[in-house]
Amino acid sequence: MSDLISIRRELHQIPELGYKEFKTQAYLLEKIRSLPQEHLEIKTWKTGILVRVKGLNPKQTIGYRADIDGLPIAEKTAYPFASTHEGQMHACGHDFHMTIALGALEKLAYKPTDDHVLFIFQPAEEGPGGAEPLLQTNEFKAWKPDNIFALHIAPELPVGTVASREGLLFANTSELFIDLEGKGGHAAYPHFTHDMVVAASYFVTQLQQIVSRRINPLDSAVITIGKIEGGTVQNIIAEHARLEGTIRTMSPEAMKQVKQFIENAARGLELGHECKVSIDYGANYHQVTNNGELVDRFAEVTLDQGFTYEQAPPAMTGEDFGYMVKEIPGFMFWLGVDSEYGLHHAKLKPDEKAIGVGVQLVESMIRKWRG
Ligand SMILES: CC(=O)N[C@@H](CCC[C@H](N)C(=O)O)C(=O)O
Repeated sequence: MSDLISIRRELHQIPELGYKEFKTQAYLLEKIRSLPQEHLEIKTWKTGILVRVKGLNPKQTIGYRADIDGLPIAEKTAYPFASTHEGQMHACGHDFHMTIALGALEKLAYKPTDDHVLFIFQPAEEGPGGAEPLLQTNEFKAWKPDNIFALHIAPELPVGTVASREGLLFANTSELFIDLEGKGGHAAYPHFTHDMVVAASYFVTQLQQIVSRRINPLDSAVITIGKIEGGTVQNIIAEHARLEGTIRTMSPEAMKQVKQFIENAARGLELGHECKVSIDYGANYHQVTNNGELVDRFAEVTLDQGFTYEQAPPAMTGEDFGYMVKEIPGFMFWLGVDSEYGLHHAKLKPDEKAIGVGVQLVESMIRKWRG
């Protein structure tokens, strides 16, 4: 295996959406099976993979998780190894996450540590979520780790710098799908219709007022509408419109409040615009809460390895890894990859030098787990 840059590029070419990571799973299995098998046990779950490296004198199991899905984004990097899957891209760094996990797994396969180490290649992080259902499976429960960790690439940090923090690192998230049903008609006769393009436009701005006027300013929240759909042609008043977005909060309580305010506003919209509003919250992710002791140990390991450790601020990004650290003490850290364009951007270009840094830190952290 070992040529991690080629592996990253090959993975980059085949991004697949949640639970459709068939080529990715086959690719990863081929690489995993090319390693010395003496200490490895392999299971699959849906499009994910669990690999346990049996410890030499095990007292515990350490878990390391990498997510494997891509995003529905048309790539604009101009890489010679750009995505071959039209409209899909590894724009959140999961190609890096998988490659780093393979690199660390290779090191452990050749030289196991005392404890068991469970590598988790998890599907569907971007949606609808793979961590929560995986935790419920017998496959996972049989190898359940005592502690767990993971990384996420950070475009705004330089290569060689990592960041983390005790407590909340990533926010609570909920997807948001809103359908508006009114009454369509001729563009020249608005008074005979209930126009859902107007209602949807009004509602998008009203949602922003929930954050600025209803939520305590000391309790941060975000409501983003990323997609609006409605109408048929330019001279027909739209009978239907759909908004798609996401909610982010720093606590589960604030999430409940935001949802209640959205529902109240929806009832107002129904009255004011004579329409029917249906709300679906899709996938919800629990916040990522880092264990302080493990973060402190990771900071020491980072400095020992000659890299830079920074205190991270909490972020409004979401991660279904939050469900894992809710059950299993663990942490996540940001790995600097120095890209001009950020996460979920069609021109995201993480610096491949960060792959070596990631492998070195993940391996060192595992080997230093017992102190
Ligand atoms: C790290 C990252 O970017 N994660 C995603 C998680 C998506 C959760 C869900 N599909 C949603 O949109 O709410 C993020 O967008 O933060």
